[in-house]
Amino acid sequence: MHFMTALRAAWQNRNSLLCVGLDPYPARFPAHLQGRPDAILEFCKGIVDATSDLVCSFKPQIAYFAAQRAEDQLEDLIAYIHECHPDTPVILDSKRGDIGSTAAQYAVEAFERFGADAITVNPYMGRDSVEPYLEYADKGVILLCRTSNPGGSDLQFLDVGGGERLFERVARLVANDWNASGNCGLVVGATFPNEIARVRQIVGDMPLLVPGIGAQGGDIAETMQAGGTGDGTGLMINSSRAILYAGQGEDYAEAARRVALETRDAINAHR
Ligand SMILES: O=c1ccn([C@@H]2O[C@H](COP(=O)(O)O)[C@@H](O)[C@H]2O)c(=O)[nH]1
Repeated sequence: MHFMTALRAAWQNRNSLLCVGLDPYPARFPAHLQGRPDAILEFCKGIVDATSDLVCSFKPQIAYFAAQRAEDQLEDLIAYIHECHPDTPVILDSKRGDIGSTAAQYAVEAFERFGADAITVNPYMGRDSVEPYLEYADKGVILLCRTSNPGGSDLQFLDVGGGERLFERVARLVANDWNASGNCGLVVGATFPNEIARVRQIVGDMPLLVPGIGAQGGDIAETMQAGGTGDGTGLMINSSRAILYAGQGEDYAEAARRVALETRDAINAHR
């Protein structure tokens, strides 16, 4: 199924714009999982099972798996989500960016090895570096536009001519040129609601992946006001640490569910 079709169905059927980020960091795992060779997979499965009915997507961040030599557990986790929670799109957050021939390998890695439904990609090497992902027309390609970190302004705010800023150019390029198959989205941080509103103006109803609520302190009401579409969708609002590490004990998954539920409801209160 096309990523956008699956995402729209999840927005509707789950009544949720929440994306739970899967950033497993073993030092923060509960004691009963510490030291197990499959700790990362088991921790993430607990979170996924406890929250899947509350989310429109899951977003595993590849660095947390690769740093622990646990890419095999990432592969198994995505396969598990597809098998046990089949209507939940998985966005692989890997922010890849390289020349076309190498990008083609990254695309195979994301979509064929890991089985992701969508990937985050860095657009700053230009169209040919993004083409290999776009060729998977049913997969989502979510390009960095206005990132949530403070240093994002160093480059993304540069005037690229006529008062247009770099993040605005990215949004315009993606909306008007790169999105021929309708499979593009953009990353815009919740920490910058004015820029979310500006990007929304430029790209119409294109889905935005919005990290930055929860641990990074972005405001849900401002995010919704700035980025929601006319039908009350259009956003995948990501929270990772605030949900994953809501509890420290054996009941960590129930604690995660409680925070996920509160977050989903806080988002829905502004739809
Ligand atoms: O601009 C960006 C792009 C990606 N991220 C990623 O989102 C999560 C945020 O985690 P929290 O714990 O909710 O802060 C993380 O995987 C980042 O790599 C981002 O934060 N900002």
